[in-house]
Amino acid sequence: MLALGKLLELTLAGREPAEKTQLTVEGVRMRWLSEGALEVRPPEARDNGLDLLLSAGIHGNETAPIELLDRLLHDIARGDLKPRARILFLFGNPEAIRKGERFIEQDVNRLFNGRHEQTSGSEALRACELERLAASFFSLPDRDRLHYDLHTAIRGSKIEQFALYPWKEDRQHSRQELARLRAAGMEAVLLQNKPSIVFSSYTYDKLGAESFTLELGKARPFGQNDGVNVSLLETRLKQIIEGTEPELTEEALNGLQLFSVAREIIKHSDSFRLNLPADIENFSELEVGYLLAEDIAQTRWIIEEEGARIIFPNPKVKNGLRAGILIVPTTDENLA
Ligand SMILES: O=C(O)CCC(=O)N[C@@H](CCC(=O)O)C(=O)O
Ligand SMILES: [Zn+2]
Repeated sequence: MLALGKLLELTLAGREPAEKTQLTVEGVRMRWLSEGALEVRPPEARDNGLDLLLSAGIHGNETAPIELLDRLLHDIARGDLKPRARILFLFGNPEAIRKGERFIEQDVNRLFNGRHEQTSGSEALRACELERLAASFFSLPDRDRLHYDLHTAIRGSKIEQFALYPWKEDRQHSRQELARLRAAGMEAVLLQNKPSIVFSSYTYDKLGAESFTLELGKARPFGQNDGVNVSLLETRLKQIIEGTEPELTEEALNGLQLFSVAREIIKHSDSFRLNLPADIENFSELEVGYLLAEDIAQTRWIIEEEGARIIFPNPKVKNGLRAGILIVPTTDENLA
């Protein structure tokens, strides 16, 4: 296998490759751009006009998605997977991946869309670099742009695999992309309704890509991901990469549960208290009238929405950040 196929090994060792560019026997060019960043380019005659950004390890302890990208890269480097798409592989936070931690000082996935400029440290620099790499990758005109930012969650979930679809004013969420996600094994999609500071929101909002955060199961250390079944996603990604995706029909959306954000729970101070059991699962339902959280100055978060569910509850986030999302079921009537 070509050495550049071992991007994960290089990243874990903190090493630069001796050769920055390599060609597979199929004429696929692999180019190392920076730590944890590798571009794959098919021969011109095979290029189908899709630019695909695949990122993982934005949180260093979320290893199943990193292992998935590693397998795809190995297959490309061996010539077993023959890309027609141009691809950028990114391992988001190399230092945190090496330590097996979500982050070192700051959550990289709260530093996009300009946030990294308001702070300092290695993770702010990395967020800036990831923006630059993504912007340069998605700078070619007249091409389709798709970004999947792959994650696993801190806790178990009543809905194991789901996507978060960013929001931008005057831009509609795409039915076609939702059908593609359904085919890739996603059981639910959360349609965002305001701007955000996560990576997928940056590529959606600023770079015009169809972008998603994908949650694939519960976060575990390297080698312990048997419980995270990514087979449908892996098959779909291979088809997208090789340009062999079966056509998607309207029915492909069947069974996909849609949610919208009712409220983001923001932790304002050290007095913040979240009234949920430590082992509560994502998508747990909360009854109307339930006192979900309390914070400084008698702030109280009481459930008002019928059918409300909680995802990503986390009272340990830094002040000013999201400590959970309250979501409610929605319909597909506003999709393009
Ligand atoms: O399990 C958790 O609490 C967090 C899992 C995770 O890392 N999720 C992403 C979602 C990003 C988005 O909002 O699109 C995150 O919190 O960064
Ligand atoms: Zn994550």
